[in-house]
Amino acid sequence: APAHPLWPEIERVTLEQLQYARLGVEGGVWQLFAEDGEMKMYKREEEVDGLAVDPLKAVHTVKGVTGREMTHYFFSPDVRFEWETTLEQMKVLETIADDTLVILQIHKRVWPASQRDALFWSHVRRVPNDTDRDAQDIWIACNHSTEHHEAPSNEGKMVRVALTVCLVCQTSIEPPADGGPVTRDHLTCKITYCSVVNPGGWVPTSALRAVYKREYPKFLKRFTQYVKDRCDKQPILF
Ligand SMILES: O=S(=O)(CCO)c1ccc(-c2ccc(C3CCCC3)c([C@H]3C[C@H]3c3ccccn3)c2)cc1
Repeated sequence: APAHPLWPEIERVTLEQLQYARLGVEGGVWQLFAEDGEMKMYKREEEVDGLAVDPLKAVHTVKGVTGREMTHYFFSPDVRFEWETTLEQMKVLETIADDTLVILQIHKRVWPASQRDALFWSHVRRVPNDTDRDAQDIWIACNHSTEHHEAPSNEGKMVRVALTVCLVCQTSIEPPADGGPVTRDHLTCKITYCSVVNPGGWVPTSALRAVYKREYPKFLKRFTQYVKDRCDKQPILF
């Protein structure tokens, strides 16, 4: 593993997020707040220092793509502006490895909040499925706020959000009955998207919750559709 000062944290947080995502939405603590076909979005209403920091967990089933493809397009900075509509600027501050970056993002102003930026490491990895041998490997992409000497400290300008986000994907293959080749029609990708965003500065709770309710379903629907469109008619990446 690369000898980078962030590596121990990247390893710990990524595996913690994997376990957190795999807990699903049991326990009755999760409140279903949006549904669209296979996509179900849950939240918990929590406040930190009077700020709404509502953990979010979404589950979705997407046909025709693999978890490797889904997490690849989520991780790739090159395509982020194709699906992230709330992004204004993005800069890769450091390439720690081909699967690990430090990214600074400036998001568009979302009324009534003032403009925000986010500084985080981003990591993607394949995790062998330790419970079910003949299942496909699990893929996880994880974004977690970090410090970086190259990021402006924003005195008095931009408010910096703190976030931890993960996208965990499990691919299933239903092989064709006639023993023919596996095509995209035989692929199903089960997705769990988790996010905890601390807005970093005061936003009226009701307004922030309205933004969450509007933006998250739009975001996950647009992102997953983008991946389906990109992968259509392309060779399958397992
Ligand atoms: O999954 S990612 O890593 C994808 C890479 O971009 C991610 C996702 C979401 C955010 C983000 C950042 C700021 C805000 C708020 C906080 C106060 C005002 C802006 C929100 C809240 C508003 C919710 C939201 C959800 C989805 C999309 C945009 N807006 C979300 C950042 C990164």
